[in-house]
Amino acid sequence: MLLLISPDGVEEALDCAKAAEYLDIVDVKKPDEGSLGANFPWVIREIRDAVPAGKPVSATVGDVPYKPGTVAQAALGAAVSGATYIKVGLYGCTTPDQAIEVMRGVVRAVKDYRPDALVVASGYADAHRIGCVNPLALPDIAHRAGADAAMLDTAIKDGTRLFDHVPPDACGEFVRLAHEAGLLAALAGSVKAADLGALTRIGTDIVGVRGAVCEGGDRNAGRIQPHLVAAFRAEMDRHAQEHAAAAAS
Ligand SMILES: O=C[C@H](O)COP(=O)(O)O
Repeated sequence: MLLLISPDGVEEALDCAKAAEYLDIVDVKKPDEGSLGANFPWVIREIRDAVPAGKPVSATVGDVPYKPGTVAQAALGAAVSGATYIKVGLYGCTTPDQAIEVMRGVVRAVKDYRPDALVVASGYADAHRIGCVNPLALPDIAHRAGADAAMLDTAIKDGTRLFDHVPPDACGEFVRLAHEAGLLAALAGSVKAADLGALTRIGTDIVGVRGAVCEGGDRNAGRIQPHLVAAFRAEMDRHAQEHAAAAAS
């Protein structure tokens, strides 16, 4: 399982760089603009320059509206700025057809510019609270649009977590559907170390985290702490080893 960490700007990205050996992907977002809030192109560029070259930079395009042209253009902006994972939060899409239309535009815009970039279609575990597409529809949406990964996060960061809205077995079904479609499965949403056993067991490819590696567990007031990133990675490794040992026995 890969560890994706979301700093909110250049300063926190420098802290991520200090913990680079413990993480896999640095994810640029602007939390004060929403769960998948988009940051400025120059921030993506600065963060790309600040983290080791071997670590991919991801960027969120935002909690986007159903405006395929606008979103495609924004996604290209993230790719031009140096991100190689382009994440789109399908906030304003109320049907799978709308979501597929948005994601097809993103895939074309990004891959025409950079064929090796990975496009991530993200839905929300708490979709029922905001009226967007069902979380379990994401793998099919991502697949039909030609994206590389299906993801879930939570839209409303009020302390409720991924598993409060999509229990582990349903997340397992999400992962199974993604894998069946040849996609990576990414899960996030106030994930804590205690969730890592279940996330490992169901075969999650990427876990996205912010709050759990901020001081006090506070994604807004707290700052990302390199030692918390290291501790989170240690827990991931422990679960991976236990899971491998159980599978081998
Ligand atoms: O993509 C990952 C998100 O930023 C997760 O943030 P969170 O762990 O604070 O919910």
